[in-house]
Amino acid sequence: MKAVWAAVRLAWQAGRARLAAYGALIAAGAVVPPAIAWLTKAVLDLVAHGTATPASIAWLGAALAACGTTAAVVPQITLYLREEIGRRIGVVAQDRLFLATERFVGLARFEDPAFLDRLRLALQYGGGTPGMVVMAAFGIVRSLLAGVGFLGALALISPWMAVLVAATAVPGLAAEVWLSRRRAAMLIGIGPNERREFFFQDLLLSAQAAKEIRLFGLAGHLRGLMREQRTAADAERRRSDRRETAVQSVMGGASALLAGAGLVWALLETLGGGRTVGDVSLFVAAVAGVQASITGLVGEIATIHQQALLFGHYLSVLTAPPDLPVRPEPGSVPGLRRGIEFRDVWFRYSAEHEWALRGVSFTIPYGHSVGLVGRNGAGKSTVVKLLCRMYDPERGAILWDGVDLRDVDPARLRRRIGSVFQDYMTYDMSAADNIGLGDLDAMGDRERITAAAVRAGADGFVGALPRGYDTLLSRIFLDGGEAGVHLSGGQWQRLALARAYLRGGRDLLILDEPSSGLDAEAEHEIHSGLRRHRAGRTNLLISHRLGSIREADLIVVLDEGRVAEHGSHGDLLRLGGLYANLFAIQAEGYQVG
Ligand SMILES: Nc1ncnc2c1ncn2[C@@H]1O[C@H](COP(=O)(O)OP(=O)(O)OP(=O)(O)O)[C@@H](O)[C@H]1O
Repeated sequence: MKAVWAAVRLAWQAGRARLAAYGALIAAGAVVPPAIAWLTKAVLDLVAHGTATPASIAWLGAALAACGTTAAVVPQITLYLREEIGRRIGVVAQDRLFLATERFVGLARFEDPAFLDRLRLALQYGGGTPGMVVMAAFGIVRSLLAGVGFLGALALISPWMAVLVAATAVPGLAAEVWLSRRRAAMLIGIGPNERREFFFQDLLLSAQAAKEIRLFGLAGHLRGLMREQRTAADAERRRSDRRETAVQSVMGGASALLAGAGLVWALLETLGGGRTVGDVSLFVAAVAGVQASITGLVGEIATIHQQALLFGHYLSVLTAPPDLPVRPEPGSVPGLRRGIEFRDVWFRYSAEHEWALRGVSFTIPYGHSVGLVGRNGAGKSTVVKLLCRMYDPERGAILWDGVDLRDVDPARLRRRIGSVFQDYMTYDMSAADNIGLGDLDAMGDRERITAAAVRAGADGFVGALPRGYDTLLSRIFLDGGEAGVHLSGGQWQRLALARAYLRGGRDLLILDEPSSGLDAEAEHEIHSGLRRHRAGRTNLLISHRLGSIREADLIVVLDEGRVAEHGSHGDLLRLGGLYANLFAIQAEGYQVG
């Protein structure tokens, strides 16, 4: 019931006037069929008894014509209103869902398969279910009104037949509610299969995957996997359809038998002189009307039941607790003056995962540059995610000028940070937007965008694009009827760097592999630019190219989630440990031959 009320509230908030008009039309449409049945009986009785006058026939005919016109027009308008109400509810529901996902300020929810399944159900059914619940509720009103009208007529002719037909509603309702529960469970159950199917669909059609898929000849294999998911989901759908067909056939057959027996009885009564032709006509219409109303009523209740079960998933996303505890009145994030300290930080992505960081302690002093190095999987990117408070440490603390990051608002913290992630984004938008997204306040400021591009070495190639900074960088959208431009890996990386530079004088600059896609010349150019830019600024630089780290004030070497060594480049070489070893291997690689 909670889900039903929430759905009705949502529909009401999405458009009261239309909903009220829809309700009025439904009521009008519901009383018309019993009225037609009564009027038909009256006409037939007048004619059969020979008491009809031109005036009475004209009035009854006019009333029948008015009812017929209403019956013909009302469904068209209700259909339009139904679609319109559905669209408006869809917009509100989608907006609320995405607003709710913005409350998840960290990353954990987006890496939780169970939550992603729920999110997909919420997306799939959240927009449609409130409309369906409300329409079904109106449908119940319509069926009740029409049913009561017909039942009244039937009761006048044969009370026992009225009771008998009404009684068939009970097993019908029980069967439909049972079926709807099974149907909802089936739809929820096939959610993971559908999500996998969508994944393979996207993969097979994505420009990014197209190269590998063709080179490795994966298309047939992936198509097979996609089909497997569809087949598994279809098997469940089929089982559900068969169950419904069997149950509904039995219920439908029983109703038809009952109606047929009633008709035989009414005809025999007429032969015996106990009934008029009008009675028989009303009887036939009333039995059919009551049965149709009961079928409608039962179907609508079952729909509400099923949709409410699905809408529950939408509600559960809307009401899910935050992924990171944010205090009701979080502390402000002071401008950095002393530095950032990792104090005995332990972190794992979930209780099922291994520890990614095991008691990491180091300091990024204010105004200094710190290099973070280590083998693949050592925990470097995890450090970055914790620094941006995408997750909280499980044990230990990260202190920003002594303030625990758990006590601050992540949004305010992130406003103080500029960063280039290892897996930076490429947006299918214009070059200017790709840079401007780094700081929404500068989105329309072409001067600041150009300055950031110049600093990242992107101004040259962006200026040479067909529409300069306004060129759409996309292979999937058209730019004013023409194909967009796609950049090279290194060019995209420069744009990502420009995005970070646009954030300007932030307190902390994090660069996770900022030059991995760049050619040697560009890398040199970028790093000397970076050195100039980061001079006197606090920054954390992560790179496997140790040559670009060597000038950092402090180098922290991570190994299997622990700080293995730290010191300056010279200190670490003298220590002769992991860093010296990695550096020697790289240096040797450059000298061979
Ligand atoms: N989202 C995640 N969920 C679960 N485990 C993760 C996740 N991201 C990383 N890990 C694990 O955490 C450990 C540290 O990963 P991290 O990405 O921090 O390493 P890294 O030092 O940045 O590696 P690389 O040099 O390859 O970028 C690895 O064992 C990795 O498998």
